Amino acid sequence: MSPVLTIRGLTKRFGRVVANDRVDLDVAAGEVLGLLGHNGAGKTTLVNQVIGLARPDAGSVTLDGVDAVAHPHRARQRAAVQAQANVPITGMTPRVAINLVGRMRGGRPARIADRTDELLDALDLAAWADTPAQKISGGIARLTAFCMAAVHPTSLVVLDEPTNDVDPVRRRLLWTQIRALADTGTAVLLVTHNVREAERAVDRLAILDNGVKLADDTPAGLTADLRGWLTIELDLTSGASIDWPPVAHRPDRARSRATAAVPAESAAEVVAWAQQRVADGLVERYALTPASLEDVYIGLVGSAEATTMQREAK
Ligand SMILES: Nc1ncnc2c1ncn2[C@@H]1O[C@H](COP(=O)(O)OP(=O)(O)OP(=O)(O)O)[C@@H](O)[C@H]1O
Repeated sequence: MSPVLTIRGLTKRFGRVVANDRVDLDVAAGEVLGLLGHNGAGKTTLVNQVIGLARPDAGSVTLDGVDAVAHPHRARQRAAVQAQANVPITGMTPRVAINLVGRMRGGRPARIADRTDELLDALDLAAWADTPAQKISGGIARLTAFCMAAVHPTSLVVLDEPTNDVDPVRRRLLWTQIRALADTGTAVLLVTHNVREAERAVDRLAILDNGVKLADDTPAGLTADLRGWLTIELDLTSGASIDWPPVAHRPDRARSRATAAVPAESAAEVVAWAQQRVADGLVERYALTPASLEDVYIGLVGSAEATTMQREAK
């Protein structure tokens, strides 16, 4: 697959903060690349440089053969973006806004009208399609913003947290549409915190932490080292503390949720240990699952709380 987006050595500083530190990244035609990272990891800064809203201090961005740093306007014509904040569409309905963007991007009116209907149906938005924007919910506005990015083919579509505010049923429909978009040959750069959901839709994942790319691989490649491991998740009773069994590795805790990796061959022993904690009133519920991308992510960057503490200590 040919790369649509090629990023090399991308570096961006804001005073003492290095928001992107020599980042290399490729996204090929037909590929969904998930860009993961905690708050402040540098994801939006990277996206802003791809679409020419910020100028790198060093490095290159090539989009569809165009030097995006030297020619941001030409790069922007090749990319559609669903930004983290929705573009206001006050005074319009979702259908009008989606149509308008498609036509502004040079689509034939009949084709754009058909594609608009297709997207509205696929995301179960037909009931809201002709409702004035000021009367639609945040989730419907978010889905409308996705349709505006997907209505007319571009080489690259950037989606920054597209599932925010979207209900669980429509979120599934949205993931299907994101996949379908890539299947038409578009390169999709998907910025998200939601590791669990992204796992179903992405071909590859890049993990950013404090501006540095820590990993870049397929979900299977990222989880390969965890084969033979399970994850135990505990919901602790308020104020409870626990001592993990000796087989537990990489214990992590965020408020009342605690997790650890355990070898698959110790599953029976770990279940018996967890059941005893439930009987003792320390644990409300527990689950033992195959090791996931979320485990890889937490293993690489640590828990959100730990990272926030590191940042605040600087
Ligand atoms: N315009 C700016 N001026 C100063 N610092 C900035 C600016 N934009 C971003 N930063 C800093 O750069 C770092 C990366 O921010 P960025 O918004 O790219 O992170 P992010 O991964 O997109 O976070 P989130 O998931 O919260 O959107 C942060 O430390 C942030 O405070």
